[in-house]
Amino acid sequence: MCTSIAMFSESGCCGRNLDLEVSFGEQVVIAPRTYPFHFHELEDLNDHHALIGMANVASGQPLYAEAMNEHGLYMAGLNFPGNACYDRPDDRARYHAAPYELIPWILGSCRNVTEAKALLSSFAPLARPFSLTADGSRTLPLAELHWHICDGSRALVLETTVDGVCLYEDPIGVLTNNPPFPFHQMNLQQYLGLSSANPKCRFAENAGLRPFGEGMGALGMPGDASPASRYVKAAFHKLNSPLEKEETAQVIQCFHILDAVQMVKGSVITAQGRPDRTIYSCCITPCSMTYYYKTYENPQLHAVTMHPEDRIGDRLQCFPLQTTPNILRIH
Ligand SMILES: C[C@H](CCC(=O)NCCS(=O)(=O)O)[C@H]1CC[C@H]2[C@@H]3[C@H](O)C[C@@H]4C[C@H](O)CC[C@]4(C)[C@H]3C[C@H](O)[C@]12C
Repeated sequence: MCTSIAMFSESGCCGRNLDLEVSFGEQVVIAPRTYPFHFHELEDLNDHHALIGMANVASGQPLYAEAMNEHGLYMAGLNFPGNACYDRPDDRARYHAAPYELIPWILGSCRNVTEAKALLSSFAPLARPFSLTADGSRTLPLAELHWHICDGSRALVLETTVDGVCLYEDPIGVLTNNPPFPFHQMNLQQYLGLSSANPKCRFAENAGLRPFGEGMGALGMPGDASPASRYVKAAFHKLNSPLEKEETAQVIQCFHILDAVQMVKGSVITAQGRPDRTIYSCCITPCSMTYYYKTYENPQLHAVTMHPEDRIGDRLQCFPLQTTPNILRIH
């Protein structure tokens, strides 16, 4: 499972948990402006916005799970099994892109959510897997995903289902997994009563009922790892979160929200009998263009900055994850 959040503000940041049983060969990858992105049906992007994110590099090409571009536009793919549908051709659509092409295409071309929405309004998905060989004899599986697209002030959710391409405004700034996004928006309305404040008894004023501990205003908030529950918990924490002015404080706050919905090894066993876990959490900041991450094995924060000079050129820069535990021993 995965959870993605967007903290809306000029100095805000975006982040996600990537929950999976195995690593997918991920590393932090910078694609500079003239790194060529080739697509099945879209025009090549030979000069585009630079991006930084987590990717598997296959046959020399970065396949991003999430990334941010140099203008602070962020996009993340999250599992959407059974609902993602890519084989609904649409003759009216101007742009056709495979799922793995969406992040480089949108982040390479757009500066903000408004521009992304304009492109995606004439988009239809292509059910084409990534090919590991020139003749297409070996391919990666088509990942069944939906996407969170965010900038400092606004977020969208993109889903391609049997109903076609659905582009939703996301005023909450949170995305998890199944079911489709309208369910999560409706489900959240069942939790109107949750509050970060010390609660008052609303049904029997004279009965002398009082809270006996902190946090009782949010009693009833779901705490399990299912997508709908993570959505509610992440939304509650995010919407109650103060916006910090200073980047480090903001990043640490973002990681705390992600921690609240992280998956602890052993607590979720997949249908295949394997333990699911948050293999990494990340937070990307538009101000300093820094990709912060921690992994399940090494919860120390690491940072990779895309400096102005890193945006120029045509070569990928790859930064393997630091997964060895690093404990600061003080005695
Ligand atoms: C498995 C990841 C999503 C994690 C998630 O949402 N889990 C939720 C589980 S559940 O629904 O709640 O059960 C997704 C997110 C991005 C995906 C990757 C990116 O799409 C990039 C490529 C795309 C290729 O087609 C497949 C490999 C791949 C490298 C993908 C592997 C995998 O499907 C990733 C890593």
